[in-house]
Amino acid sequence: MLQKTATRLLDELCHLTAQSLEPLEPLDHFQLIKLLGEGSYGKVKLAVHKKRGTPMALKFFLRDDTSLLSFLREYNLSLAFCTHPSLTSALGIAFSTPTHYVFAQQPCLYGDLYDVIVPEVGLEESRAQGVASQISGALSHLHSLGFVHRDVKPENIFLCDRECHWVKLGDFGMVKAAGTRVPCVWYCSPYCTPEAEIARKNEESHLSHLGGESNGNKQKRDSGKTQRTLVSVDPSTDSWALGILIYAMLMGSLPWSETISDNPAYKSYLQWTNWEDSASQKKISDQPVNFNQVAPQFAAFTPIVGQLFKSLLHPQSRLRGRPDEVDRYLGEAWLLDKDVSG
Ligand SMILES: Nc1ncnc2c1ncn2[C@@H]1O[C@H](COP(=O)(O)OP(=O)(O)OP(=O)(O)O)[C@@H](O)[C@H]1O
Repeated sequence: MLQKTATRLLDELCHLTAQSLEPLEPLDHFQLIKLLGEGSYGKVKLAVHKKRGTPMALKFFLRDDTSLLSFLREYNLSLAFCTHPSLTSALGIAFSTPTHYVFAQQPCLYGDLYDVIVPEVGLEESRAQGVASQISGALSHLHSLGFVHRDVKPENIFLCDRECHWVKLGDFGMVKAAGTRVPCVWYCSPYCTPEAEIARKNEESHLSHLGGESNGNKQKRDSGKTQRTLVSVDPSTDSWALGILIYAMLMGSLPWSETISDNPAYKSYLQWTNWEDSASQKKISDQPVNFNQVAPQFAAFTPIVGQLFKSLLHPQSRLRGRPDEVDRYLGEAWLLDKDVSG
């Protein structure tokens, strides 16, 4: 109920703000201090409001590459629903220029998590637990309102201090309401879920089936729109990404290069967990397997955090744990031979 209300309210806010988005010359109102970062849609600049002295991050979206609706959705989501301390919230300032749509957000001045995870080392364990706890809270907040972030990764976690005591999840460009049907997106990364691979395989076999048909049918198909497999947006996507994120923070590396059934490292993980390969729905190996043998890339972890990984990284989305499951594991040792204060 709350979830439906939130997504309806977001639509309503988009309609209302579409009518009140005014043109403004940024330099008349803001002093631009420096570039904070760049994304695929445009730039983010640190600015200070000239009259009030308030610092803010101004997000400039190139109008050529951004629809007004997607800009307004990101702005209103950040403004009205990102009230959790570990979500970047907007400041109620949005305007347009001849080339850009712009909105203001609370600024995070210390870069992103990607830059502080030391390759092959990771973060100090207590810091990793602190970040995991905050991001789990941020995701649970979004999920309680019926939204799914869909792009959790270190590059989208911004730092409010150098030590990562306070972090914020940002970049709401991929956020969708749970249950929305969207075209399947598969990308070569461990952050991509096993169900995305299944959807991709189905799409490929559908296309090859069409490729094998008679010329007449092929022409009919070519004259129509390309059919994409639609998948339902589900909060379990964020649980999976949170599991990979926790691994990356603790190890400074990734557990496998891509979540596909024939990736050896992913296969060894499935063997350790004694799960079926969800892509083929078969046991992953006909060879006898020692199921107690920890997958090599998980050997540095305590059995307790092993349980957390098995839950968040469950290959079947409906059996995957929720992000708030992290809470039960906080304060326990996650790495062998190290304690949390480490
Ligand atoms: N509120 C903020 N405070 C400080 N820096 C920010 C803020 N929002 C964004 N940035 C910086 O700007 C960069 C781009 O922002 P963002 O991730 O929102 O863009 P994007 O185009 O959606 O990214 P991508 O192309 O990776 O999906 C970020 O990586 C970050 O460095």
